[in-house]
Amino acid sequence: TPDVIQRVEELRSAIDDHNYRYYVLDDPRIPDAEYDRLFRELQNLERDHPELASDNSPTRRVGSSAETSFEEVVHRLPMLSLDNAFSEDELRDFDRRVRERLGVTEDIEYVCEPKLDGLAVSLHYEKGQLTRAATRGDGYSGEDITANIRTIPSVPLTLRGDKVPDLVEVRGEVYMPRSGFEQLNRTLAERGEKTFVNPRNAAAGSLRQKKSTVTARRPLEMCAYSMAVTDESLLPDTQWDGLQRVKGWGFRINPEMRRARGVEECLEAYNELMAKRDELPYEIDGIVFKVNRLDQQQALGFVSRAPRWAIAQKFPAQEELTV
Ligand SMILES: Cc1ccc2cc(C(N)=O)cc(O)c2n1
Repeated sequence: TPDVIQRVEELRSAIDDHNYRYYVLDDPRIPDAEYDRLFRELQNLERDHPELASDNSPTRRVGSSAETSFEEVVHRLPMLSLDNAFSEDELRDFDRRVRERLGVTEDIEYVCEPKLDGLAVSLHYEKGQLTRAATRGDGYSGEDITANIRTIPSVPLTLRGDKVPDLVEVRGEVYMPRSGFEQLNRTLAERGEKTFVNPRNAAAGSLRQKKSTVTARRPLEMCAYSMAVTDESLLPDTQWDGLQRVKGWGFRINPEMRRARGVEECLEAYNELMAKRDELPYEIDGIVFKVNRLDQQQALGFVSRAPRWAIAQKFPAQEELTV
């Protein structure tokens, strides 16, 4: 009946909105008890009206005990890895090569962001609905982990806002914050189960669970780091603008993200981030610098396996804590 359909749609959008405020903005507007009541009302309506079921309903975040098979997914654009710089001089060489290739002498503007120690994923949205999620794999093809990705609260099931392209791919890093990692290992140890060596392995293992109900109980988060659209006219002019648009669609963008003009400001960003590394609630293993203007990225292109327009500068490896 139309009023049930309307109520279900109202509940889905209200719950998505509260989910976004709680997990992405960290600014909930209603008490948990009120959220739970809305959630239960929607679950009851969907149970009583199975014809209204939708993969993108927020009730799907609890996952299902049905075992998922990880189909192979070929990436439309390869998910390439990043070249590494291990010293200031290597970063200066990168910047010099960029300016030489572009034939410019003035400072290049870069976007700087922490290199999260998680795993890269690619999400496809069609008409604003999440339709497919895949791991990076070997860069050319990965595994379909859509069912597991749906359970991550900071991953939007439906893009927010009204100017949403018909088809858009958002890429980002799925990671497990330190506190969630330590709590998970305590729980696993109490059950006599094998613990994870580090948050990256814990995130990878949690995304590869065959039952998404297990993934749903793992403290996973995601930060988006790039977007791609088939309709070039929708592409923004810079990496930074692209990320602001992705933020508007309901994704978390890493709060340490900033712009830097020239390699000197990049080195300042590197030192500032390294100084606060141990205070961050998640593990990072370096900083990523990307040429900000997309026309300059296009002009620079890729070498066989990594973009010429981006580089990651790694921090010195921290002595592995034996767990
Ligand atoms: C192009 C590219 C590839 C891998 C990346 C990985 C991260 C990361 N680990 O946070 C961030 C980025 O902006 C990346 N960007």
